[in-house]
Amino acid sequence: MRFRKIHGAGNDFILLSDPEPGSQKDWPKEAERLCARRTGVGADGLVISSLISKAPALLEVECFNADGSIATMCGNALRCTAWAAHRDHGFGEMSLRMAGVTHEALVKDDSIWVTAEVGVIQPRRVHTVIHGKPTWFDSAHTGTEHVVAVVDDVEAIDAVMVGRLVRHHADLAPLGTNVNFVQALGNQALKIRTYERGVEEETLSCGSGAVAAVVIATMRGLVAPRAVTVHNRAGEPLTVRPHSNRPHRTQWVGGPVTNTFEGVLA
Ligand SMILES: N[C@H](CCC[C@H](N)C(=O)O)C(=O)O
Repeated sequence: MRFRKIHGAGNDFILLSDPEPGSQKDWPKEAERLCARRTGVGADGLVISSLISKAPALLEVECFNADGSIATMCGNALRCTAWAAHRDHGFGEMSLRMAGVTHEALVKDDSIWVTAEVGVIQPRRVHTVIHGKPTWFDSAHTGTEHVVAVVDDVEAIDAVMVGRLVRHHADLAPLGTNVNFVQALGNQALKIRTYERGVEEETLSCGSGAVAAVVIATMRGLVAPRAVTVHNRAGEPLTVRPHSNRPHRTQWVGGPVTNTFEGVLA
């Protein structure tokens, strides 16, 4: 089976486009096997896209985290899928359906944009002590579970240690959460680090996490409700901006996608 190894601002995936109907697999198990960094291809997740229709352009997208769990929303996986659909079918605009939610996608110059739906926001959802300092995390549902703490210096945080602690916090069980640490940076910019549930590691960037960070930073008055640059570990910033038709409900997240290599699975 052919695959692409592709990343959206450092968040990397194995992308299978239209796997043959006969090749139906146990995808959670395949995700675990293929995403393993030493014994597999290595990735944060496995993405399977199926073309539903060409006019209008619509694809169904499934995303499995590296541990085999389902991601109900993955902004970077959607951006990578849109890049591939542009390459394969020439689509400049399309709809991508993931976990029952339809996202808009747009290919514009070197940036690939997708929409994220913003759900429940809960200020001060969970509390913990980071390096001796009491810290609150707000939560924002952006298609999947995210919590966000605003900190003075993201570099000073042990993101894996604290991320794991909060991800397993009893107040957030049984679902758990993705964990974001955010720092305000000058005008309309944030710096972020994300610990991802399902990868159970810090990843280099996270689309839905960037959206959650901007929603919380806006609520807290750190940025204004317009385009915000979110600097990540990859050094390939994502931009988050409100959708013009429904600015309170929907955000666009955009940035680069890189197709690293293509191959055939053994
Ligand atoms: N990296 C993804 C989010 C994956 C979410 C996943 N870790 C989960 O909640 O299960 C993104 O770009 O939006």
